Amino acid sequence: MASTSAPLPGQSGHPSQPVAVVCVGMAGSGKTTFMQQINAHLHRKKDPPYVINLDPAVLHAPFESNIDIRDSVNYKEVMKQYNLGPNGGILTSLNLFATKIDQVLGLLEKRTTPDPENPARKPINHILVDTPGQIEVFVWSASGTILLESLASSFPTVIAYIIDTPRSSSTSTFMSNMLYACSILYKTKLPMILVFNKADVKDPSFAKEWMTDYDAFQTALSQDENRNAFGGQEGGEGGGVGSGYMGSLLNSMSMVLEEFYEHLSVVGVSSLMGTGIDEFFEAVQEKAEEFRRDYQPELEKKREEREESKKKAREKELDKMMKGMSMAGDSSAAPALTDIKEDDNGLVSASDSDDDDDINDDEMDREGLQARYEAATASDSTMADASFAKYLYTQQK
Ligand SMILES: Nc1nc2c(ncn2[C@@H]2O[C@H](COP(=O)(O)OP(=O)(O)OP(=O)(O)O)[C@@H](O)[C@H]2O)c(=O)[nH]1
Repeated sequence: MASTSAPLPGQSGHPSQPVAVVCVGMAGSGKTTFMQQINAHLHRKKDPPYVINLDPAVLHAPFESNIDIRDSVNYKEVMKQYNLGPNGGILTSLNLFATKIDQVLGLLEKRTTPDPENPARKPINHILVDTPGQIEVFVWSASGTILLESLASSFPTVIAYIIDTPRSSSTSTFMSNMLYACSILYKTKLPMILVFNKADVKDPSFAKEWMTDYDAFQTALSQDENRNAFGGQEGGEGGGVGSGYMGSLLNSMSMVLEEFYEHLSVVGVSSLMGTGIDEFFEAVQEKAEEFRRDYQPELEKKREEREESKKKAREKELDKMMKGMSMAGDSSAAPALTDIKEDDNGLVSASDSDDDDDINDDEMDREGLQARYEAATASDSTMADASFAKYLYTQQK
């Protein structure tokens, strides 16, 4: 771990590259309180962050957001117009917002680079993102993926998974939380910090021990089994200690998750008291380095692969045209080829070819997604666009 005098995240060897911290956690885990605490911490360090709220249903946010989804999408109106329940309303609001991601990235890029016209304005080093408590709506939705991938393609991005420590003190609730974290890690493919919150109520050292010492978890598991913490009446021979199924499942899971634990940073904080925040930012710095070292090359590789696929698709189309022309044996093909080259876009986007391959399918999928988003926002575009334009205007002032 770095010392407390270490440079702030985003400054270590990369003075102009900020770090995006996306806070994810179950409802009531203390996400919003945590966001408020880290926001205040950075303000105290005279390094104010750029704050984005992606929770359209939050009634009261105790911190000011630079970009707030509620300014561009009216969650209640979305529920009414589309006849949706609360989760559907959040999902549709995120979908509407995701159509504006380019504008959001434009603003972020502007605020993270020095402004020649206003040299006194310091570029920001941290982007803090608050997300809805309905984790699955954000992490497992197409719009959540678009928002996260877009962010990660522009800035080192770290997930902070907030855990309610007092509610994770039994081996079964702890394991449920770890499995959830594991699924988020594999879905987002971004470096993750486990933030054990509410350390003022329950010291999270037990969790750190369970993650590093297999025997310690086994001992706790036996204790939970002995006091029938898993419930279940079917354990005849066990005399009321359950069937043993839960114990053996948790035992197996703890072995499986050993490797997963190695990829995580773990910090204990109290968002209420403000303890552990320095340690959290040290972990952010570590994970940002990890992002640059391990994730960024992978992202760039994928981007290059996509570009290469597109190039191959174009070449294939061109090759087909050339073959078609030479088979026709028409000596006037050369001037026609010049015409085709000039009309390059039309040629590349020809979609009614007989042997469309996976690459073209990919492109069409993307276009289809775009079209679906446009269709989804069409009836609401006036409201969303007008409001978004208003907040973009206030942001740029
Ligand atoms: N004791 C203690 N309470 C905390 C801490 N952090 C948050 N809380 C309390 O936990 C409750 C939930 O906190 P929030 O910050 O609203 O949680 P959230 O995850 O944003 O909840 P949603 O908005 O429903 O997603 C509140 O009553 C907070 O005061 C902490 O570190 N210690």
